Amino acid sequence: MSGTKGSVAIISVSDRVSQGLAEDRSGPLLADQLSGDGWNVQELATVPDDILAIQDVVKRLADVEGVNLIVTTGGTGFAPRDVTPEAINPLLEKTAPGIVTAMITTSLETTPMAALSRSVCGIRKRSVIITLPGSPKGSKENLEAVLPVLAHAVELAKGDVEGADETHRKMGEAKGPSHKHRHHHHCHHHHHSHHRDHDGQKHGTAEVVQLVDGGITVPVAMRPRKSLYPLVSYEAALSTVMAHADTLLPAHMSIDNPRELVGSVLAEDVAAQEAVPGYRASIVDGYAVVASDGPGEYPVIAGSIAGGGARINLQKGQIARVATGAPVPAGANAVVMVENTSLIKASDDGTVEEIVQLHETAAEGQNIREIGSDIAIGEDILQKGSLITPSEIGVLASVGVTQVLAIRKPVVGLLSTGNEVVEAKTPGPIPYGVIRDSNRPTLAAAVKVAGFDSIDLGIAPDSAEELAKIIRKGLDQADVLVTTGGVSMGELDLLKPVLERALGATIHFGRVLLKPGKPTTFATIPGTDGGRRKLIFALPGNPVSASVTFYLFVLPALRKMAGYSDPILPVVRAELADTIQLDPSRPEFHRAHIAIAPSSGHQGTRLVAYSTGSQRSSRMVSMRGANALLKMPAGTQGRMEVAQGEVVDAVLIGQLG
Ligand SMILES: Nc1nc2c(c(=O)[nH]1)N[C@H]1C(S)=C(S)[C@@H](COP(=O)(O)OP(=O)(O)OC[C@H]3O[C@@H](n4cnc5c(N)ncnc54)[C@H](O)[C@@H]3O)O[C@H]1N2
Ligand code: MOO
Ligand SMILES: [Mg+2]
Repeated sequence: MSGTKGSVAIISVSDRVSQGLAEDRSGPLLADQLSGDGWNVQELATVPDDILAIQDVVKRLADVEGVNLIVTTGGTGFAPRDVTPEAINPLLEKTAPGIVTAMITTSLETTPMAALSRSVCGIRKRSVIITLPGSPKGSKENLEAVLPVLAHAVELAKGDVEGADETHRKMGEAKGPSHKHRHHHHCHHHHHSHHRDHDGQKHGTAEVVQLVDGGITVPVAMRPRKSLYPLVSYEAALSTVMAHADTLLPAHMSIDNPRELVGSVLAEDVAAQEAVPGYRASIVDGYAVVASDGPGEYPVIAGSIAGGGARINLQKGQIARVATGAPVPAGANAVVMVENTSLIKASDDGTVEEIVQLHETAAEGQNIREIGSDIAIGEDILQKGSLITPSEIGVLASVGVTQVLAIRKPVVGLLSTGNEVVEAKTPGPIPYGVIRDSNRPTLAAAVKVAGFDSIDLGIAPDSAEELAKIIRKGLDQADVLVTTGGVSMGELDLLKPVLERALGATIHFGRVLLKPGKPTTFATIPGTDGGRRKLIFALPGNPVSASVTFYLFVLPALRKMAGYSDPILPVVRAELADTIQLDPSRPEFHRAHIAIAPSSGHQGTRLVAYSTGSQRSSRMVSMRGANALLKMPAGTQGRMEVAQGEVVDAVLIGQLG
């Protein structure tokens, strides 16, 4: 064994491999990797996913053969048959979580799935035992991450079997942050350079990053220093969102419930069951006549006011008084306005018109709405896919259609997160470091203006457990969940791990190349009971970022779910009133007020965009008065600004004018 770093045994844990149904791919690869690193590969074993079988071989290798390093591959996942950690754990006399942390931290850089590792490592007798995942790629990467420290670990473990404290202390002095942590936590009799024990304050190494409730915690110093999520473009992010926003199912809605019906999209064609008008109606107040009678004096045989009454039959040479909207008597074919007549004779008591003079020659059909001339019976009055506004409700009501099938509007759950966030209405002065929740009121209002309903889920503290609980509750009630805060790189930015691990959501993107809104996160979770999948938008906490990303991503998704044929917000071209500096690295959605201005030279109007000033993501007044987001490109060396007078694309988020 001289000349090598020590002896190593590799155990492939797999039912299929041990039964000869699959080829062992990881074992031989690891053997190559280890012998390439100077290890003496003594044995390559295969065992089924069985606790006792795994324990038998490990006990033999550690207790009888005294192999320096025992490496298992497989059985560390979440599948029911994965039992390697359960087999190894009871065998370990000392655990070595630092090795596990090193492996997970490294793999997290390639895949968030690394968080699903249940790997355990430690020491039994003189043997160091590490458990690797089963896949060739995963096991290789994990081994690579710890290979540099394994020789040292083995040396320490075999050098002093009895003096456990001594070995532990030496490990504490070994290089690498994970070792420092173990040292700090467990060796209170050693002096150290951090002061948590003295002033009780949380700082230094004692802090941990809580990645999921009751699960993995990582010392703050070991948190990822690069985001695990690739930066995707705004366009790619938006199309991902739209691809996951499915149109909701239709429901019967009544015109008596405008809150539900207005803003919904019709899911059926609607035909008129009745004609409008349903009878020949007068358009003016005046006299029904026989047009061919011409000007002259005529007896007034009856009056017809709106509301009907007895049907009248008019003869040639007679006229009848009619009101606007009242039925025109049979036999009449025109109406003369009262202004074009004079009274010739009234009844003796002066109350009833008896003879009236017509001053004009009436044209046939004049001032009469024929039956069905506004809406014919059977006519298609509304098309499937059209948006219900107050006017559509008027059309439906006029023909007696009081119920329609329309697409249900998505309900949005709104949750603010952050230990520092308190209700906006909290009486002042608020404590040091505390801020008022401006995101929830803003977003609730934005949802309302867009025509949708929201559910208030309150404020969640930065605790994985609490977040998971409130998000679960929110998902029970809402179609779309919108949270703000906790999505960036802080140690209490827990949304992403909670969504992925505690809730089993799929994160489709966790960062967008965008200003504001870089850490915008979008996830989906399958619906329960055959329901539709739910959308989760974890928006950044900065108030402007939350608001802007609501318009850029959440609103188009809501509109698509509601069945809008054109869910993306409209883009107009506007001329800059001011020169705008470009961000050097990210495309920016610059808040602006677009005004309609007269166009010089030729007829018409032009749109002029006025910047709202400093665009910092915390500065909510940069949203005040803004009806548009100007799409500014990232700056380049040759172009760091867009000059006044240039024309840019602008996403409309409010009313023009
Ligand atoms: N090291 C890095 N730090 C930050 C990065 C980065 O890439 N690397 N990104 C920055 C960007 S960009 C943004 S945007 C923010 C996003 O932060 P989080 O989503 O994690 O949000 P929090 O940390 O919880 O809060 C940020 C900020 O917003 C305030 N806030 C939170 N909730 C509310 C609310 N409901 N109403 C009003 N204000 C709220 C909070 O107090 C913070 O001031 O991260 C940067 N950091
Ligand atoms: O992208 Mo953050 O949203 O700058 O503020
Ligand atoms: Mg943060």
